[in-house]
Amino acid sequence: MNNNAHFPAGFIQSLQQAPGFNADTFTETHQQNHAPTSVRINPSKEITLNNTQPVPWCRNGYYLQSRPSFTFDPLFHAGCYYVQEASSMFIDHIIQYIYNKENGPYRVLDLCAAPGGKSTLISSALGDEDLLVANEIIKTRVPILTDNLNRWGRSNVVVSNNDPKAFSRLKGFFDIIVVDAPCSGSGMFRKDPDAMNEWSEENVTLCQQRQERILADVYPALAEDGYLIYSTCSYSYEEDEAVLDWLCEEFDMESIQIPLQTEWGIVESRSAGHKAWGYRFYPDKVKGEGLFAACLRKRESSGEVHVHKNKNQPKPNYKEIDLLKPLVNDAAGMYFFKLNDDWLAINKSLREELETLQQYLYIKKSGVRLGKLAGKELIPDHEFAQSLLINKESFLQTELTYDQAIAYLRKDNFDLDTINKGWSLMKYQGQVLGWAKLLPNRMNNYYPKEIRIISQAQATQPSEGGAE
Ligand SMILES: C[S@@+](CC[C@H](N)C(=O)[O-])C[C@H]1O[C@@H](n2cnc3c(N)ncnc32)[C@H](O)[C@@H]1O
Repeated sequence: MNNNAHFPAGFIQSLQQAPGFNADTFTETHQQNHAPTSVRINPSKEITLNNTQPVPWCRNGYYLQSRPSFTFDPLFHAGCYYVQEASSMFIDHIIQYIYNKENGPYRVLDLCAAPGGKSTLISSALGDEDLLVANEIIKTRVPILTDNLNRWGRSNVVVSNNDPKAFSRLKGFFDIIVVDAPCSGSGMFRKDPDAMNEWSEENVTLCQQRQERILADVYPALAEDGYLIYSTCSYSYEEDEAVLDWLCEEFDMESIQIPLQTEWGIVESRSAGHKAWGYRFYPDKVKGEGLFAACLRKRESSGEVHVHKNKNQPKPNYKEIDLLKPLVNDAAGMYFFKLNDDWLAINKSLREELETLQQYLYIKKSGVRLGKLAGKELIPDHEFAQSLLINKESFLQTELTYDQAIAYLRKDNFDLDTINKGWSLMKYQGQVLGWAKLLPNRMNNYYPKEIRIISQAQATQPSEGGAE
């Protein structure tokens, strides 16, 4: 693609004072254009990848030797891995650091969450008693976030569609808040040279103002002693260390130093005013794209929201719940509830949290949608098929060949050599893709049309081991 990195006017000069920046090696790396491909595997859906190298700062991150067509890998659609740029996976290292220091359970908010890279990462780190709220302000970006979290399969996840301001009413609710802020995007210049057209010094200033506004809006929702993880994919000091100084000036926050290994190549920086620690990723120094990340701790209280049960909930229909229980793993630990005609389930310990969130936020996903009951039969939801809640043994299961799996993911109906009748989980290499209703020798495909493969390109099977 880009043999000659033509950076926007003023860009290189604007970074001369950025900690650890080296204009020559930085420019050279952009000219060479060797952006590595990396994926993070889902530890709950066991797959093994061949010929990979671990991403050193992330438990489940791996570099691939080449970039396959992920669209035509059924294991990608099954939520076995997420394609994520390696530097972004550093959030896992920060979360691990916090988890090693503090006892859970944790309530975590990922405020700027779509398409869900950090949310799926955080979701893998959660224990069963923890809660993740993944929020996205832009309505049209919520479906991709929800789809990615559905594929990932954890049940202790809520997705909301709110402006950061809405969270200011949830005083002291969250133990960890991740703000992966919208930014001027220079960290993506190597992978996406078109992003250079958007860059200007004025835009950096506008981004900085927006970042501060977002942080001020969400700050009250952080508990006393809670952690704020702030990240951008911008190299600009104004959007990075300057924002840390602003946070320390405006609020009672303490900067946290995160232990690093020198060979990772990450630059540890200090802000000019409050000497807050930041972590800079330059593609000429690390195997990854541009990223800035920092961790701060709140040292004051903004009050506490009253967490309580919704007394207006209708009495549960225990007969219906009894029909659902055999279909669900760890049913005794689940709270079953109805939204319109749909049955949903979330970990019992999170019921009050969910009911509190429902009072303040516009919720788009709460736990796992199981489906509708028609008499004694469950009309199952796609979300349930891919969730870890599903008790697979209580359903028919059909293992597909590669070509059948691709046809299924295209939402084609095809002939099946079967005498079975009823709802079946459609699987590829043991991993669930979704539902079909089996009829003798054929099937009705229930894969959701919104997420079907629409590319008409010829599918090529990735070599054994999935993503490789
Ligand atoms: C850097 S992206 C997030 C990427 C995501 N965390 C991930 O890892 O996949 C920033 C997100 O912030 C959202 N956003 C844009 N303006 C915002 C605002 N004013 N307040 C909150 N979020 C905003 C964007 O829609 C986008 O989804």
